[in-house]
Amino acid sequence: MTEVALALIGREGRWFLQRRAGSNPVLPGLWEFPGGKVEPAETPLEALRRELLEEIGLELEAATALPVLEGPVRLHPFLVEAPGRPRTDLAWGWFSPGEMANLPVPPANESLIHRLGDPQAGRQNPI
Ligand SMILES: Nc1nc2c([nH]c(=O)n2[C@@H]2O[C@H](COP(=O)(O)OP(=O)(O)OP(=O)(O)O)[C@@H](O)[C@H]2O)c(=O)[nH]1
Repeated sequence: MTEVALALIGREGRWFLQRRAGSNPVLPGLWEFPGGKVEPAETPLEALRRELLEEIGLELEAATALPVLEGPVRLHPFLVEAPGRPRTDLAWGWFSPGEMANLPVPPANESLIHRLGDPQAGRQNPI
């Protein structure tokens, strides 16, 4: 089973998404949370730290694990604090859950986005 770590970075009720390249054979053009596959020697949290630096140049300061999502791949979402301006060559932005509902996203992200609309999201409690 492929394990994938995802960073949900929230600032003032909006969440960071980037758009996968149209040339990417996997999920081309979809808006996704930063993250990627967990390598065999890593924990999901270690993969998250590595992917955040690689993909958007941000240092992970704090992470709260959310419930794992089982699907074609196993997603490990984390609520993440990572200050600074993300740097990426991909299109990116900060979106409210309502705005995300109108973006093309990976099917597995739908339930995650739904939960981000909960007023508790972004606080210390797992959503
Ligand atoms: N990064 C990311 N991957 C997601 C999200 N939602 C989701 O289902 N996935 C799935 O998780 C997998 C992550 O793949 P990836 O291509 O981003 O991983 P990676 O950076 O390690 O890529 P690579 O090793 O293929 O270069 C894909 O199969 C993708 O379909 C999401 O929000 N962000």
